[in-house]
This record gives sequence, structure tokens and C-alpha cells, in this order.
Amino acid sequence: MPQPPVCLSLSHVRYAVGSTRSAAGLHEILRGVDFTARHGEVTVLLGPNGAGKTTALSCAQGLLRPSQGTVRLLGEDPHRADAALRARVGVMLQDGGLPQSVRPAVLLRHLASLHRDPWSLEDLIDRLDMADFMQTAVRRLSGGQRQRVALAASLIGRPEVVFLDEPSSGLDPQSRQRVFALIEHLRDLGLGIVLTTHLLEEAQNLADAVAILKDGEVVRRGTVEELTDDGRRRRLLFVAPRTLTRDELAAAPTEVTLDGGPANAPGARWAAAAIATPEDLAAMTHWWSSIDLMPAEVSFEARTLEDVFWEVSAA
Ligand SMILES: Nc1ncnc2c1ncn2[C@@H]1O[C@H](COP(=O)(O)OP(=O)(O)OP(=O)(O)O)[C@@H](O)[C@H]1O
Repeated sequence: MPQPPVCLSLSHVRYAVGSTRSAAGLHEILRGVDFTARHGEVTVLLGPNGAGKTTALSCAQGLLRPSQGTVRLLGEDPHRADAALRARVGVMLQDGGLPQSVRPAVLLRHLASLHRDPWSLEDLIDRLDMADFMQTAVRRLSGGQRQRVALAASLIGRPEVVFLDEPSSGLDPQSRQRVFALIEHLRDLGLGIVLTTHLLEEAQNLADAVAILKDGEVVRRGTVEELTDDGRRRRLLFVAPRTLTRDELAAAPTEVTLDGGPANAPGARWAAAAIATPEDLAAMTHWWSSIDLMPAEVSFEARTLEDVFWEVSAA
């Protein structure tokens, strides 16, 4: 199947702050970032705090000009973008950036009036369950309500590409579900969606493509399948018929974490994330033998994005 068209590409993007003339010198925040995003796909940027995700998004949107490298957004240089390009792009910032004294109904109606063919406000209110607070000034809204207004504001102009910086932060589980359902709808409509999140399980469920940043570089890139199933490393799951002591866990040959079931009670399921070779497996059975544990069940499964994330973070 041919891949959908690219809507955003960053090639060898570097971004530095400071100056070679100042005592503090030049500080490189991005040290060669490469990734692409496509129409009809969700591209997720992951990375620990300070990895450079927001800076990379700012370069992608044209808010920051890279010191080196190239950014193409809908085929153009976003830093030189004119109003026509900006109208095709939606941006939701991490802290909302909404005017505080305005009511969401007024704000969103105003934004809609700036576009020739805006998204139906009623539809957005319905999809994001915002009816109850449309007449409340933004400053009186809860963090989660503000998030939803900011998301609606980024979409009202029917953009072709949308940037969402942590769209689900501060949302209760129900609102989060709605936001993720809306993101899936945007994907079905063919928008290019670029988002950052710290919620790895949701990234795993939503992402068509993932780029993991660390210290200003993309250290892993690919589909969730490509990142989690490298054909070798697997998760080993086992059910322990009794509780495991702290000392027993500390003696495990690789990190063993609780994966489900009752918290470290008889019947709990445990996972070892990095089983790559028969020797790794032998080390596990040796450990079970040394602590006199006969697992009730043993199975393998592909690693999760969370396993990959921890591996990258620890490297
Ligand atoms: N103008 C600036 N001057 C100096 N340092 C900066 C500047 N902008 C960002 N930084 C630093 O660059 C690093 C990357 O910041 P950035 O906000 O892009 O990270 P992030 O991955 O989005 O983090 P988070 O997950 O916390 O949102 C951080 O260490 C930050 O303090």
C-alpha cells in the first residue's frame, strides 16, 4: 500500500540558544532532529522532560528558526509562512494560551468567523462535551476544561495539519477518552496529527509513527510495531503462585516488574522486559530455581512502548 503523503518533515534540525560570545556559551537544545509526519496519521513525539519535544514542535510550526537543518510544513518553510499557510495549520499549546476573561462560546465563535469554512461549533462542543462551560470565563475553567477549549480552538479552522502539545494532560479519564476519539476522527478525515504526550499506553494505542527524543536527538523512530518488536527482545510474563520478597526481586537477572493481577499477592503476574537470548531465559529459570519458585504460567509477548521508552531513557 502506498504511504500517505508527507505533511511535515524535519531534516538534521539543530537549535541552539545563547551565544559563542557569552560566558555561558552556546547551548544546543536540538542536535540533529529528523522525522516526518504524514496525512491521515498520528505521529507521536516521546521523550523525557527536557528532551526537546516542545522545541522541535516550535521549529516545525515556524515559531522558532532552526540554527541548521530544514523544516517543510505542507511543502513550505514554516518560518517564512504567510497567512495562507497558517490558516491550514492548527496549533494547541501546552498551557493553552487562551485569553482569560473571554467565554469559550465567544472565543470559538470569533475564531470560527475568521475562517471561510469553519468546523461546526456545535459538533466540537458535542465531541468534547463542552456544553456545560461554554458561558464561563476561561479563567474560571478547570485545567481539563481549558485543555478542551484549546483543542477546539486549534481545530475550528479545519486545519490540514494539527500540532497538539500534551493534549490529554490534566484530563479525567472520561474527557481523555473523548479527546482520543476526536484525534482518531481527525485521522480518519486525513489530517496530519503531530502530538506529544507522556502517556505511553495512549501513545501505543494511538500512534501510527513514533519518534523518541533524548537530549535533543531522535534516538528511536518507527511504527509502534517496529519499535516494540525487533524480532528478538520479548517480554517474559509469569504468574507467581506466592508473593515475591524485595530481596528475591533484587536478585533477578533482569528487572522484573509487576504486570497485573493482585499487587504482589499470590497469583500476581510479573514481567521481565528484555529477554533476547536463550541465555537470558536460562538466567530466569536459574533465578526461579534459586528462590524455589515454580511459576504457575509462563508466556512471551511483544514489548510495549513503555518498555522501549525505559530502555532508551536508561541508556
Ligand atoms: N530559550 C531557552 N533558553 C535556554 N534553555 C532552553 C530554552 N528553551 C528551552 N530550553 C531548554 O531546552 C531543553 C528542552 O526543552 P523542551 O521544552 O523542548 O523539552 P520537552 O521535551 O518539551 O520537555 P517537557 O517534557 O518537560 O515538556 C530543556 O532543558 C529546556 O530547559
